[in-house]
Amino acid sequence: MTKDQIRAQIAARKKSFQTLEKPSGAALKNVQSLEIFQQTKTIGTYMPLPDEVDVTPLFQDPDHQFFIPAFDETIATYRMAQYMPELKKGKFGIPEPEHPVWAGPDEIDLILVPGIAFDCSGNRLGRGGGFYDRLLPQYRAIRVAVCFSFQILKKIPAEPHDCRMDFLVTDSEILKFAMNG
Ligand SMILES: Nc1nc2c(c(=O)[nH]1)N(C=O)[C@@H](CNc1ccc(C(=O)N[C@@H](CCC(=O)O)C(=O)O)cc1)CN2
Ligand SMILES: Nc1ncnc2c1ncn2[C@@H]1O[C@H](COP(=O)(O)OP(=O)(O)OP(=O)(O)O)[C@@H](O)[C@H]1O
Repeated sequence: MTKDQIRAQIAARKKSFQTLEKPSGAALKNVQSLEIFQQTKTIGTYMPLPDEVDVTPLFQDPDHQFFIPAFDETIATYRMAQYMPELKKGKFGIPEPEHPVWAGPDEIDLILVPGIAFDCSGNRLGRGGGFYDRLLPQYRAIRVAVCFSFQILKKIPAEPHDCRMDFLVTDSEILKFAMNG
């Protein structure tokens, strides 16, 4: 299957769910249960689109500092910026800080990564902009994929620029891949 065929297949699977609320809560619980999550302090996360695992309850957690993607117009690339409660609509309508405070390359311990589909080797397929493939290599962080169990496929065609994941967490499972590089 091509990347576009996979995106269409996952979109069709999503249609059979009335609401993703329950599995979303279960997936988030599984993220919070990870030792690696509990032991790290600075977390890169995301402002969820309607079809993604809702990670926003995490922002109440006083034991971590959170970062979210914001588009840096000067380099036309997403970077991680400190989360703050007041956000404005950014690129693609996704909330971002109006005045981003950027994370340094060593400042983030772990990044929660959304995606359209993942496979059992840690490959990721995104929305097709290549944004996370440019975002992730900027940080020396553990990469934790977060998605619903119906988004896991046997094999995803990986290209050299595609970033591999270290962990995969869904509503029903936690997978750990051999640590990348
Ligand atoms: N929550 C979240 N934040 C994220 C991403 C993501 O996948 N999820 N991204 C991951 O890369 C980046 C944003 N990339 C995005 C790429 C496409 C679309 C999107 O809605 N595409 C529409 C077409 C919109 C258009 O062409 O104008 C679509 O897929 O139908 C949204 C975000 C950074 N932030
Ligand atoms: N690191 C990179 N440098 C330059 N171009 C890249 C890089 N990563 C991806 N691209 C380009 O971006 C486009 C989309 O890539 P791809 O389909 O792998 O995106 P994706 O991983 O699904 O999307 P996203 O990461 O935004 O969720 C491709 O044309 C690819 O060549």
